[in-house]
Amino acid sequence: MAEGGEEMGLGWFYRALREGDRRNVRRGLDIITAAMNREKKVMQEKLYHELLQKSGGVKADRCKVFLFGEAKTGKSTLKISLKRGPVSAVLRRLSDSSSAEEPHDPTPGVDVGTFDIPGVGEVSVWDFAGQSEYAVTHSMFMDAENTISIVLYNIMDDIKGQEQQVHWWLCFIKSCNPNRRPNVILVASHADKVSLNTGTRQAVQLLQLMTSEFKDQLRISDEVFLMNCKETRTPEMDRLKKLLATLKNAMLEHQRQMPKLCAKITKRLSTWCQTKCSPKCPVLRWPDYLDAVKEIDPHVDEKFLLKSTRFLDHLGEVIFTCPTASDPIIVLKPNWLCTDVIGPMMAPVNFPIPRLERTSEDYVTREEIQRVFQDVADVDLLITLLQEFQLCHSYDGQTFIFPGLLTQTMPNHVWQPTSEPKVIYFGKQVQCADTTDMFSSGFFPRVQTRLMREQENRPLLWRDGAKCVDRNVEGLIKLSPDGRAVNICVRSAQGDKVQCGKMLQQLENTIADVLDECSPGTGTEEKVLSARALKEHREEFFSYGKEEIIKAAAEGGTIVQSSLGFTEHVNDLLCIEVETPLTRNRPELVQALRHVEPILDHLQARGILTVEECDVIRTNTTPQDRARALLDAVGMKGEDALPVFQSVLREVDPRAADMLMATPRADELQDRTDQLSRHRPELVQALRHVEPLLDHLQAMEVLSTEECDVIRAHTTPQDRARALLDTVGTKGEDARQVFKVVLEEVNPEAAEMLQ
Ligand SMILES: Nc1nc2c(ncn2[C@@H]2O[C@H](COP(=O)(O)OP(=O)(O)OP(=O)(O)O)[C@@H](O)[C@H]2O)c(=O)[nH]1
Repeated sequence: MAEGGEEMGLGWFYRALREGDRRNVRRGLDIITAAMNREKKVMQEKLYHELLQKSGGVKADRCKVFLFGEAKTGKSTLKISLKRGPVSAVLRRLSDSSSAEEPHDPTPGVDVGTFDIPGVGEVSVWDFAGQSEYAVTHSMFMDAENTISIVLYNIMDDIKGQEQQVHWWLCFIKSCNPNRRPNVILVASHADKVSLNTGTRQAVQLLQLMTSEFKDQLRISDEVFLMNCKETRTPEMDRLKKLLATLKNAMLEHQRQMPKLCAKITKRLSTWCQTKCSPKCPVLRWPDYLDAVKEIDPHVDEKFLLKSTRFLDHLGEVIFTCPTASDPIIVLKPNWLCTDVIGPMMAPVNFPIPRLERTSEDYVTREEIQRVFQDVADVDLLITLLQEFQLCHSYDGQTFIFPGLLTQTMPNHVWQPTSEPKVIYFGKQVQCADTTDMFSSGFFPRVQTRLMREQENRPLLWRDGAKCVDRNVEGLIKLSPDGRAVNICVRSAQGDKVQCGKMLQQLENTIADVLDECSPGTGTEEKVLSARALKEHREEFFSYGKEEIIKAAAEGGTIVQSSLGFTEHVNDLLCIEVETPLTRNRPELVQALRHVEPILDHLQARGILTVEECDVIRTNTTPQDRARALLDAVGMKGEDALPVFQSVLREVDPRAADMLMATPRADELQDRTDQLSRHRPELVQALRHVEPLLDHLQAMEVLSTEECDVIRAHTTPQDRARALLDTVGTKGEDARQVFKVVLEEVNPEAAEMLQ
């Protein structure tokens, strides 16, 4: 890396960083990046050749079909009809059993099975129970890679009900599938119970409505299906099969080849269930699984096996999960977990199978788990597994809290006003951003499990809320009645703002992490709760948008609560002071921006400001007022407008551009260095691939090889990101500066969060 004697070591690079010597910083980065890239290319080539030699690939001829819909819409019936071969279809028709009413046999949990559908080929069908109780665990299996989802509704239900049901399932699918447009087919059942014209008209309308609403998120087929799900030999069923076959082929065409190893593992799964596992629990931990695979290939590469197993999970052959705190787990028979375990665990009252009974405190005892599962599972192993899947938690190993089973709502008396004169309140709200957004049903129970694991003091939990206490601060997480917002409030009777800030940040982190794990496709908007409304213990939560706060902070710091009609100060709403490039040097910028005219022209041309907005700015009489109005207008346009504003200033008023981008004063630095923790949730989301960062940081001696290995040892991308932030956070200012520069290099989007 060094080019000459004086450049040995990295002293010159750190000096350049400290002194803001951009030229040398860039030069240093270029040298380091080139070296890393060379090394990486060689490594990748080597790995690829090794894998090719070892395994080779085959085309997979299998996809998953998910069946969704309310209870009794006909999912299991459709599945049976799809599977039925031509001979049994004819026999069934001849026996006339197709017209008889068949008793409804509800599906417990998710029924998983691989079938050959005539005309479609092999598919792994996942029949998701329609009862809301089961929705809590559905999100664990709803990753729709390599999947076609069929959403059923009963054409006999009232039209509003049909719309609501289908909308809910589509939101649910979206919430579990970020950055992907899953294939969806809408099917109306019970065609035999309505006139063809009426039914078709309704089905067409519903399809149009959903297609327009979810056009950017889901790939909903434009074919209308209205069918009697009990019948196999109908034109509708033929059309549905044809569409399934087309979608399946299109998907397989784009699919990577399946490593040959996967095919070999698949063949061994049922034998392993008998020989490698406890007879009642078809589950293997990573080391045992690795040993089993080594019988197929003694030299198997662990990283490659990890990828291959993930592939098998996507095909629905196994369930593969990487818990944060332990070895990965492989469930060799998905149906065992989805039906035999989850079926009784989440069964609603009056479901015709044994179910877990709870004590009056909503606990489940070990004896009760023993009673229900003794025939289907090794109870100790099962309990470990349920805890690994974060479905329950126990403080004493005897009583278990399953947040997804909680029935009691939060009583009012647990969060009451206090007469302490110094009490302060702060709060945030995470709200669903769009009508197509919802928190997946597994989200809130998972938040509660995490609180039980992470909080030092035992939290109190209810179906719709949780309360935590830490030192002199109390925290409350409350789900809104419509389930579309989570409110987080903290308060300190002693007025301890710092501790309030810590707890608020911690709770926000938990919520962001769980969202990423269980509801990654949900678009959310973050708001700040009115502190005064919190203090007054109003029934509802009142909030302010981010832009509102920034604007108020820039304009003297007061903000009006429009619904309640009172005014409060921005600094009373936030545990930390808000600061943006627009507010940091506002007085200087107002002086510098004497001629706003050319700036307005550019901003208008680049679509940041409208003609009307420019006119409003122009109506101000003094140059300072015009400058203020301009800064406010840009501030209101959100984060994306800022870089455009910066580049416009760079062109027409470089001095003002410098001011806008000026580094903060020394006394502000302390606050700014805390950015790693302040922006932690966003950074954890953004730093999906820490590998290139680690390479650079190691090369620059910010992190040691051991530190990088410890970070790499974490199993999920989020945990690796968290470990990286924690490690960098413990280093000095130099290290943080290098981190920022490296981030700008390899992940500019994440770097912007630190601006
Ligand atoms: N007439 C008529 N009956 C149907 C049709 N589809 C389903 N059924 C009947 O409706 C009832 C419920 O069907 P299932 O297939 O068990 O419903 P499901 O959606 O799987 O229900 P869950 O497993 O509880 O979520 C059964 O009695 C079926 O025979 C249809 O298209 N026409």
